[in-house]
Amino acid sequence: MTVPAWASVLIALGAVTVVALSVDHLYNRIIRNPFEPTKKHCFITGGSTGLGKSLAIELIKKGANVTIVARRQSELDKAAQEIEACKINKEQRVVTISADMTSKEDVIRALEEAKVKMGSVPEIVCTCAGASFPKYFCDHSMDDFEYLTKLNYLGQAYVAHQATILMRDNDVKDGKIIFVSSMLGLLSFTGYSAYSPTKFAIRGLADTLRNELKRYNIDVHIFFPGNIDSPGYVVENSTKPEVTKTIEGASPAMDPKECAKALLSGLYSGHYMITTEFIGEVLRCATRGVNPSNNYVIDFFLAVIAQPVGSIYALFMDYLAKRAK
Ligand SMILES: NC(=O)C1=CN([C@@H]2O[C@H](COP(=O)(O)OP(=O)(O)OC[C@H]3O[C@@H](n4cnc5c(N)ncnc54)[C@H](OP(=O)(O)O)[C@@H]3O)[C@@H](O)[C@H]2O)C=CC1
Ligand SMILES: CCCCCCCCCCCCCCCC(=O)[C@@H](N)CO
Repeated sequence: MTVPAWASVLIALGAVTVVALSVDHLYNRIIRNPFEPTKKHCFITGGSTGLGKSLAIELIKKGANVTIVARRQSELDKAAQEIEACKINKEQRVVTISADMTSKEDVIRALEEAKVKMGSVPEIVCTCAGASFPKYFCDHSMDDFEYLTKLNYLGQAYVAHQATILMRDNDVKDGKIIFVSSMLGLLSFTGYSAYSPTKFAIRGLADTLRNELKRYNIDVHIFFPGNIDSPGYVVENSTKPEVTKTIEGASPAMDPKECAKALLSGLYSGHYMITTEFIGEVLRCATRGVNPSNNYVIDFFLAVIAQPVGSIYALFMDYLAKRAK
């Protein structure tokens, strides 16, 4: 029996896909350190509201010990109560630390205080503290650029730096550092001139450390969520130009709990770049650069799809921007 040419091509493509998927799966299995937060010390900046608080709750449900950091002690206390209520055993600990992530001294103190209060060095660090107030470029003050760079970029860089030193000096066996960027660290448009560059900067730092921190067996991850229905989102919407809202309409605001779950699911899968939704996945694949794929075959096809879709979306954004009041 002779097999028609088109069937041979299909069979060959299918075989290549199966082999590629299997190799990808096996490679991931062998190469990656598992994510296992039970009994670990998780240190979360911006842990009193929004995504940070939801992440703390999801981690405590997995049996972790959690330190949350933010400026306002009143919000930290409220969050700590909520987090405590989700403990799965009574040995678990919740620690709060009031500190400002834009201050180097506060960052150093926060990590030292976490070590002393919890009795162990942070092993899983998530740098979630951040803010956004979108405006037209000319409506921003120069101070806005400085403040957002200090909080959204330096605030995460300082914490990662100090945490790495602590993990290295205390022989932490399989540390994790999780940076929080945004879909606006993968693309940008009207309204985000002060915010988006800080989230792109985080990507530059995370890409560097993903590679460099292998020498300490520390795994680095970066999270690119779309809109999150958090207290911060309410604040940002009060200054956000209408055109910005229209362009980002493609990403409906997600519940912080669902967002935290998406992050955890990516961490359990060992993914470096983690997103929350399909558009985020397409953007990730379009801009992955020289980083590991999450799934070689799917990532390849999404990267191809991203080309025409991206060009069309750019036309749409430019059409709106030109008419913006
Ligand atoms: N909301 C969204 O649509 C999106 C958000 N993101 C990113 O996710 C992260 C969380 O956002 P979201 O859930 O909206 O956050 P929220 O605005 O709800 O919460 C921000 C948290 O950070 C703390 N914080 C703010 N400034 C500082 C500071 N200087 N030092 C220490 N802590 C600080 C706040 O507490 P306090 O004020 O008491 O210090 C609070 O705990 C941010 O990095 C944000 O950029 C990414 C994509 C979308
Ligand atoms: C490959 C081509 C695909 C094109 C689709 C583009 C869709 C755009 C959606 C943008 C969503 C922006 C979320 C902002 C989140 C954030 O960080 C802010 N809330 C903070 O202020």
